[in-house]
Amino acid sequence: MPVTMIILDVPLHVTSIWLPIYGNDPISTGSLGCGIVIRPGVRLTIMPAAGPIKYDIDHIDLTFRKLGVNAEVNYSSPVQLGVGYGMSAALALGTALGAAVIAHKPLIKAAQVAHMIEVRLGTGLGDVIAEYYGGGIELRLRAGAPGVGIIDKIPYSQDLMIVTVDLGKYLTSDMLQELKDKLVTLGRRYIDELINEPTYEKFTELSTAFSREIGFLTRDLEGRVRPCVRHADAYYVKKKVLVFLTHRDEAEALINCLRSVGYEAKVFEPSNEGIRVVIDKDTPNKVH
Ligand SMILES: Nc1ncnc2c1ncn2[C@@H]1O[C@H](COP(=O)(O)OP(=O)(O)O)[C@@H](O)[C@H]1O
Ligand SMILES: CC(C)(COP(=O)(O)O)[C@@H](O)C(=O)O
Repeated sequence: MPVTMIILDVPLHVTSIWLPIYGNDPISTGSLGCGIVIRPGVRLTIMPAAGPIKYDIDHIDLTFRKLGVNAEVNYSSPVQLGVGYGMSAALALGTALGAAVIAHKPLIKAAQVAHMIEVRLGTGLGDVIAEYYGGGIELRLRAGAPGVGIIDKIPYSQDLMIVTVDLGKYLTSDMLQELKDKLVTLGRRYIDELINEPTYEKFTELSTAFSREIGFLTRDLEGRVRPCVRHADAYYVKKKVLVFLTHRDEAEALINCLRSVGYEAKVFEPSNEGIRVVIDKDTPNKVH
């Protein structure tokens, strides 16, 4: 099939509990933990190009260089880099899989390249594997890239919706450094408890408690959102993303309530399927 354009829908991923695991190499380095894989995420369109193009985004430039592919990339995303939605991983993963299609290479090998770039740049540990496989609420049981790490799923109700608020930016590399010691003690304890009882109820209870203990969910923040929490099952903070788990019939009331306390919200649904890759072979110039 002649490849003219590849369309990739990469979900985003917001961890709630995590424990960094540094292996002997980047492919087996990653994190244990859990989080929510959500959509809409990053949509990329990728077309083969005659020569190299520089994007000035490391996650894209390094991926093309590593895979030896020249291509034109366009992308759109509901979120910005650096907030905590695993956006850097989504860019690397989408770019890598697009390049693999062009080069006729296995997608899982390209996903491993994306994971290793995230690890080397210090911008993510568990995001690539979560975004590749999806699962909605996912549980990372063995650290590493797709094909090396192991990921499981925690069942959730059909009408689950995720409402988020952006609280600012905080680079992952800084966060991992600053929280290093806390993550080692807290991460292990919380993950063991969840593995012992991998249910939605336990996931929500532990996610909130972890984000309080780690210091992301502050008293001030909890005070501000208190009037709105009756519209949600639970809430937690990861880096600079405030996450509410709610249901279809409560989402609008929650969003309105958040607006009344000064927060503009975003709405997502769980991504059970992970990344979607399709080839558009007939209309290279079509606008998507
Ligand atoms: N406008 C931008 N804002 C924040 N980060 C940016 C921007 N442009 C490029 N970057 C780079 O993107 C990466 C963000 O990574 P990370 O903090 O892991 O973000 P995310 O939470 O989106 O995964 C960093 O390497 C940062 O240098
Ligand atoms: C928490 C983090 C290490 C970084 O996530 P982000 O801020 O989105 O880059 C993630 O990759 C994970 O392992 O769970």
